[in-house]
Amino acid sequence: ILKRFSMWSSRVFSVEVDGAPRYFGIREQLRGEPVPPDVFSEVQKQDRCYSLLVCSGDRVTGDRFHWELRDRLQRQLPPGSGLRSMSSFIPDQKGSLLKGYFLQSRAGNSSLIEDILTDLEQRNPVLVCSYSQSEDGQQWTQCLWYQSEDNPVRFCVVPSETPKHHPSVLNMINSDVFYSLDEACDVLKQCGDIIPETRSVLGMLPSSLDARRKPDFPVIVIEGLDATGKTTLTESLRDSLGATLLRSPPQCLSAWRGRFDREPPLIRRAFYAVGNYITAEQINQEASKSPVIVDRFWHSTAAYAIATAVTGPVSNLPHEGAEVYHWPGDLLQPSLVILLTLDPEERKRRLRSRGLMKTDEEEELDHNKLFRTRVEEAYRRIVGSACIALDASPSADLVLQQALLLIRAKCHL
Ligand SMILES: Nc1ncnc2c1ncn2[C@@H]1O[C@H](COP(=O)(O)OP(=O)(O)O)[C@@H](O)[C@H]1O
Ligand SMILES: Nc1ccn([C@H]2C[C@H](O)[C@@H](COP(=O)(O)OP(=O)(O)O)O2)c(=O)n1
Repeated sequence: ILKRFSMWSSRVFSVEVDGAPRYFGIREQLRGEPVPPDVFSEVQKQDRCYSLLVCSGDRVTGDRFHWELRDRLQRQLPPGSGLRSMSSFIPDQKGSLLKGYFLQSRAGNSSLIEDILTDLEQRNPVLVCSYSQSEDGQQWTQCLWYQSEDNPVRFCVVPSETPKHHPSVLNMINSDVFYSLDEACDVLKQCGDIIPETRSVLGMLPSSLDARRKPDFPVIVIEGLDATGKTTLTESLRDSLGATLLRSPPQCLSAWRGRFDREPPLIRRAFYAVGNYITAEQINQEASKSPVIVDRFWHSTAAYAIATAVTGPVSNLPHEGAEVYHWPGDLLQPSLVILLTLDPEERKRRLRSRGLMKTDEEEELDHNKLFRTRVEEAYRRIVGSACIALDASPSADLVLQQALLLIRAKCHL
């Protein structure tokens, strides 16, 4: 575990405070005046703080353990304890990201929390550190938990400048967003023993998949946040154009979708990625006979994954043109992608009129403006297929007319 945590003093630690990352570093000795990083600014005098980082060698078991650990800690920690997401990484070093939690215990709860952490550390691939405050409250130090209290190696906690890239960006490719069917299948295959449904999902993949074959008829994807009017528009376009209507994830996966929505991002996004490849095969079959309309496709999978992995303001997203926005080389590219945009209040009104939130992420869209703006911006940054924004606020019929004009202009239908 310590090997994975090597180069201590080159690591940055990130703790989520109010939906955005706050950073600090550690140094073997203090240079200059102590300045406690703002992560500790709200910590009371008698409080104790701990960090708990998952250091598993296997990413599927590590991600699942990290995912389940939050509920476990929330159940076990005494009331009033603080629990925040945390990560540690070496700036710009891919593969250096470790995910975990930052705990803050009220005075008097420390022994209970320390029993929980000792038990966790003895039986799981986790690295636990504890933080102590100097008498004057100005200086914090960090030490490894497993060391005996009598000779702990203490590191001075120091403020860290904001790294160029959000820590999640280091780990995104083929973990949050998948760029080949093989990569997505590899993750699901590793889950076969723990999630039996993965065998059924993989069984839905055709034996031979030529997702890149150029379709005979135009393929138009309709994208947008929940309740922007995708279902209404796609069904009207199907009728107006005599087209086939498909969706992603495809109908054949609907029985298992709820099961994978409960999994950590690594497994969940692999599920949606495989869904896109199955939809791509269905598109190939149908587009030899008629135009095809698709309700959500790779834009949704990538945009929601990127916007979920990154926290804080839009500026934390990977920069425009970054590799993470590129279309997978083995996935069919549509003729046209129409992104429905809608004022947030109108979208909420339509959502209320229709009801039924589908996934936690859709719920998140409504009470987390930061998340919503990250999703919308990630949609716009995806390159590969011409993606044209269409204002979805007019009446359903007017939106349909506008969409038909776009399709006729771009797809010569
Ligand atoms: N252009 C529109 N103007 C007003 N209401 C609309 C419009 N398009 C759809 N709606 C209504 O808004 C709600 C959400 O539409 P829906 O097509 O289900 O969105 P999505 O598929 O994007 O979640 C539904 O009640 C639908 O009848
Ligand atoms: N191709 C897709 C489709 C949906 N998703 C995810 C992203 C969001 O969490 C949800 C949105 O799907 P949902 O069916 O709830 O949204 P709509 O009701 O169709 O607007 O699913 C995805 O990752 N990839």
